[in-house]
Amino acid sequence: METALTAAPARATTPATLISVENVTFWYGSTLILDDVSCSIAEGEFVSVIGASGCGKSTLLQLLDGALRPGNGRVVIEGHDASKRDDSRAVVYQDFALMPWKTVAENVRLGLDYRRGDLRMKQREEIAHHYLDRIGLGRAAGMYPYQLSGGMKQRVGLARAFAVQPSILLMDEPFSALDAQNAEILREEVRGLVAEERRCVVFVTHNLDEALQLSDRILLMRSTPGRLAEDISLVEQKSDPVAWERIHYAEYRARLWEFLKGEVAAHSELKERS
Ligand SMILES: Nc1ncnc2c1ncn2[C@@H]1O[C@H](COP(=O)(O)OP(=O)(O)OP(=O)(O)O)[C@@H](O)[C@H]1O
Repeated sequence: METALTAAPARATTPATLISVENVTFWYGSTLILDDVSCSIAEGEFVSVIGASGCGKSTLLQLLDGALRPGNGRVVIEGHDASKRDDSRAVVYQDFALMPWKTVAENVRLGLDYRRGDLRMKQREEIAHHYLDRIGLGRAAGMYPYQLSGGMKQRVGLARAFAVQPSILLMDEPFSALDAQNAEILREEVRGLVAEERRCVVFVTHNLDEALQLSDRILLMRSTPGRLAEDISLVEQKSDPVAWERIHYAEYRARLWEFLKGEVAAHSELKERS
């Protein structure tokens, strides 16, 4: 194919930092939502963000996307301020965000049409079809969103995001609107695609098993205001898959659950007192 289908660059010995969040504070009006959040994420990393509902996970993702700007501090993406719109990031939304009047293929091409005006239409179509085939929707290219199941719609959302071949994929609870089987199947698809193309993923989820299965790292967020409590690397534990499955998975799951339970309890106590 003539088109520029590219994986992210092969990992160097020390992976380059793609995302740098530096002392970020964010307010909605007079309400402090995120307080002094700092972290950095390297190429090829799959990082999940977990925290109680309302702690600011989606807000953080929107800051990474550049859709929101920090009150204080800065978000740097590949050396540039995150507000600079470029091809470095693509977002996968919980509610799919498809254009109902466009076909599946046109929806997948959408990001390319906006961002890759340098490519001829035929090349953009070829890239869109490559990702539709890759994600098992090749035969549905001419269908419209109303004709699709939830699982199929999210396949379109994923194909659209991968099609722009971003260095960073931002995923906001992408499987939470799907039934358990479809969610499991799509998790496997995403895991395969991310590994194949070495994309960096920042993944917001409430699902502890999803986070444990997919992630290299998990960021735990506290609430009111949102701040980072822990940055847990799973790389070493996962390097021994048998020990990971038999021993460490349950240990880490219990640790995450203790944290979340504590957060929810603290949060409801605060609400009762106010
Ligand atoms: N546009 C907005 N204007 C004012 N407040 C907002 C706005 N969007 C979100 N918030 C508030 O900011 C806080 C963080 O919201 P955010 O959606 O980032 O949390 P979250 O952790 O992603 O929540 P959930 O897990 O329920 O999706 C919440 O208290 C929310 O009510």
